[in-house]
Amino acid sequence: MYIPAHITGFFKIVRKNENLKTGSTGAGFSLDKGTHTEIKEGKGRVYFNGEEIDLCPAKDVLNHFKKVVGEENFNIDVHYTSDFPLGCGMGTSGGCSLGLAHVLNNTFKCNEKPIEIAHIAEVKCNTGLGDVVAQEYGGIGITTTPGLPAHVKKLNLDNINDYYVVVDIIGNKNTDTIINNPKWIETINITADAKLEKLLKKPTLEYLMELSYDFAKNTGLATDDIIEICEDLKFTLGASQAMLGNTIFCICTEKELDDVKSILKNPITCKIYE
Ligand SMILES: Nc1ncnc2c1ncn2[C@@H]1O[C@H](COP(=O)(O)OP(=O)(O)O)[C@@H](O)[C@H]1O
Ligand SMILES: CC(C)(COP(=O)(O)O)[C@@H](O)C(=O)O
Repeated sequence: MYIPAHITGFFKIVRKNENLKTGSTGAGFSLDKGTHTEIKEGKGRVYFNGEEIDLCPAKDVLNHFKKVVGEENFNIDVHYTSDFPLGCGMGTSGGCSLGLAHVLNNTFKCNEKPIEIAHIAEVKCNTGLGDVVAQEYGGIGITTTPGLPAHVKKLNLDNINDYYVVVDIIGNKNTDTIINNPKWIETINITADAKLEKLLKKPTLEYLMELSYDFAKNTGLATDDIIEICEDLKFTLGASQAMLGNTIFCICTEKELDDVKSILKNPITCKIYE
């Protein structure tokens, strides 16, 4: 089961009593690189690109289905193959939760709602707020309501295939340290305020990138190094920091691709996944 990676450009944190209603509003897009989920007979272990890991949202999804299916029928290990690492703002943890929820729901012929189980797992583990919803919808999405039921307005561009997304992962940034910190929450929400309405009035990819870069700079989430590289990428449609990671992303045309790659250290070239 393939789930696309997802880059958030800007977002607002909305916490409610119910995990299902907790989430984020904001904008971003899914990529043609991401995470594949497979299950095999085993003992509840989780492997990520061959290495056994302790991944909270995957364990939460496993526990949910164990209760539904019955422990005696539930002897499986999870194997993820991912193009991007965890903790770099590529929505990898969301892809892991959503992929696993779909695979288990299909394999055990359950009547559960994978998107809800995966979203709740991400919220409980503090690994994401809006990725699962955006990944289920794909494309370029503006999420107008936090959590579920989902309200996503998709940007359907005729020329979407003309664009490349180039990603450069510089390092880790754990989501939980930011989305639980009252100071960060305040700064993020003040900076995100009004951006959603502005984008809904002028829903273009270029404007999404402009608002995202403004968000990255004005929240203080982007480091000086990242800002400097984004400035060097000003000749493209736009560049910013992937939320919430120490990662740069840039949208460019084929003609600009070589120049973009020459500026970045480890460029990974993707397309937007519809
Ligand atoms: N080797 C690893 N590297 C990074 N994160 C890991 C690793 N193993 C487990 N994790 C867990 O993966 C989760 C990553 O979540 P998050 O920062 O939201 O990442 P993402 O941006 O991929 O969604 C954290 O809960 C972290 O503890
Ligand atoms: C930005 C973030 C809160 C975290 O994203 P990640 O670090 O990729 O888990 C995301 O879930 C969102 O709500 O848009």
